[in-house]
Amino acid sequence: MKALAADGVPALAARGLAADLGGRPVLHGIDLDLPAGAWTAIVGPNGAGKSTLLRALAGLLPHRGELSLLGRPLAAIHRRERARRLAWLGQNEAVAPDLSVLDVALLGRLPHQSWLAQPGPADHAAAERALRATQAWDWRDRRLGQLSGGERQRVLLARALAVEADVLLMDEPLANLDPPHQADWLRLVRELAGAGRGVVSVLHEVGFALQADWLVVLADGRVAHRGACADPATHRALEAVFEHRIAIREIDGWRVALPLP
Ligand SMILES: Nc1ncnc2c1ncn2[C@@H]1O[C@H](COP(=O)(O)OP(=O)(O)OP(=O)(O)O)[C@@H](O)[C@H]1O
Repeated sequence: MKALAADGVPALAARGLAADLGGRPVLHGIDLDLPAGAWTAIVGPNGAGKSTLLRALAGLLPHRGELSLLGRPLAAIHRRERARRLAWLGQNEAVAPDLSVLDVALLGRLPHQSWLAQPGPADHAAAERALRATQAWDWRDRRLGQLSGGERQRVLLARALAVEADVLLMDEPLANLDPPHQADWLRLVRELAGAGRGVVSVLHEVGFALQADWLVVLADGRVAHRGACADPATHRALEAVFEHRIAIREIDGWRVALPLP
């Protein structure tokens, strides 16, 4: 498969993106460029439309407006190619509990295999790399349904990594992860971005989101701010969208979000 995005071409771009849920408009005219080779975090209050935006960006939701993936209209990219180029980790994904951990990771390889073909050595190697990256390889023969919430999340993350896509979208990837595995996830996304991938994650953990390269602040289905995580203007926008109930500070070189009583 052809390599990553050419210089300057965003991993994903939206122009006038709008979407409805249950007959009600939820996203309103969103214009956004999400760069390749960088990690973008999407944050905002409950109900702001973060998950809806991510699903729309992945082409998983009927929408209005234009979307492009690596500079090409998303709608013009064949479903299988799209599934190879764009990997997805959703919230509370339903996956058959009887599947083994290895088989779940191998699901990430389906877009690379021809119809009804068995996974080949390259697929097994990619699944193993992904399971090792999330420290889930030792459970490869266990059933998904026998794992704890955090263990399951690491296996589903491995499935998304196994795609080895140019663009990775993750909704609440830190759900159920303990602090060491949250830190591992942080290292992983930085490695992916460093390798030229476009990583986009919806996060409730504002402190983690502030470690990203770029932040998109969403409110009422609109982009309230998009800026570098290091930029004080981004911090002010974040404090405002959370009604000044958080304060962004820098402690020992880390940006943190302090909850204010
Ligand atoms: N199936 C649905 N039918 C109608 N409205 C929906 C549906 N799913 C979500 N909504 C509404 O759409 C809006 C955006 O929901 P969304 O899940 O995208 O928000 P979010 O920012 O991800 O929220 P949270 O931080 O609580 O996870 C909310 O007002 C929600 O109530």
